[in-house]
Amino acid sequence: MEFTIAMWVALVLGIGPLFGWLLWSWNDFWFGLGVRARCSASGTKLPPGHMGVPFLGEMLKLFGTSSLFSALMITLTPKGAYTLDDFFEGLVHGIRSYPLNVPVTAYRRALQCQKKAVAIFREELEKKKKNQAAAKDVTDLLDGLMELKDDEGQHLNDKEVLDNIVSLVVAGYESTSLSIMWALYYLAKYPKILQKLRDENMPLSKMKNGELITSDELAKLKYTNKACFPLYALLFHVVEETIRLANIAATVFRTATRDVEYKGYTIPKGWKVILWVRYPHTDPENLADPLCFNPDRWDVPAKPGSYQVFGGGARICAGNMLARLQVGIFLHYLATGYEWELVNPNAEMSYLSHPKPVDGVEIAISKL
Ligand code: HEM
Repeated sequence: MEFTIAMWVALVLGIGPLFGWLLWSWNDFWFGLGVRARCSASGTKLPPGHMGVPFLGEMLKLFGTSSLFSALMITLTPKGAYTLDDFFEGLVHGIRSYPLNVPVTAYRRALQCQKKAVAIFREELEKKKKNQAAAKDVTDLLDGLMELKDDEGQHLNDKEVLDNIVSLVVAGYESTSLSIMWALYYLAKYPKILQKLRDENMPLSKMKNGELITSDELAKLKYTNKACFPLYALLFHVVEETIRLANIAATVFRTATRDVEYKGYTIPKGWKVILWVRYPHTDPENLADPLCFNPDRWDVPAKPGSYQVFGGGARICAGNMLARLQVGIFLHYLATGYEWELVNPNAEMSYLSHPKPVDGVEIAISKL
């Protein structure tokens, strides 16, 4: 068949936008380029392996960040050129991508990154197994998982240990660090709340006099703060309000295990259901002025079922208390030791793979 000019035009018009859409929506191509270009301009440290060829190294990272080239680049770059951080970045980037396993997609890249991350942990696992006879102490998460036994007294096999460690690091790292990033953002935007938080945390800081606060101290405050430590109530209100409004995990997935009737609709058995938790978290029926950052709203508990920031039921987030503590501890030190302001207070938002301002909340920070 001969291609006429009209056919070429139709092909370009038809495939061009499709290709553009692939790049734009799945791969965040231009965003990736922009971020990398900024990193490069601000002199980001190069990963090991690129020391001798900084420009080439940065170029490889630049292209490696976009999904279009990353499939090739991640495969071709020498061992050591990418760090575990890079693999997690790639994995998280594809976490909400369309599951299309072909070379140009973020999903494909995420799978590759997962494989490489597992390989790094596997090396560690092998090392630990060799030294197991000598060192019996459980010192880190990998040791803990290796020691763990199921109900029948069986240890996890290597694959289970590796799957668990990758899942825990993915679930526990990005979510908490994003929560902290959003807390910085909101507190910079609401200086009166920051001041209140600072005033309330200073007495603990002074009492500790440089000694580290412990998670136990904060955990105790969480359960008893109203009665015994009214000072610190706001700290956890700020944590709760940050994760509500930021909606880092905007959705929770379930499968209907039986036919379910809901508001006149039938959800058939076996269907996948996505609970869009951002909806109840910002519904004026549930909360007054829901888009306002107002930690005081937590003086009154949320309406039953309206607050699902960590999911719910048997699969509720396994790290929910840890995350709250981590953000709380971080905020305690931050508010009592530092002041900061947003470099780009009106930065635009990006929503995939997680909601965040496009500058990643750049701040100017100084000691109090
Ligand atoms: C602010 C931080 C965090 C948020 C907003 C968050 C949110 C969530 C949500 C919404 C789910 C799905 C729950 C469901 O399906 O009902 C989940 C699951 C999970 N999270 Fe988190 N999470 C956070 C921090 C953490 C941390 C720090 C860890 C561990 C170190 C962690 C480990 C997990 C695990 C293992 C699951 C899967 C639980 C299961 O399927 O049984 N998360 N998280």
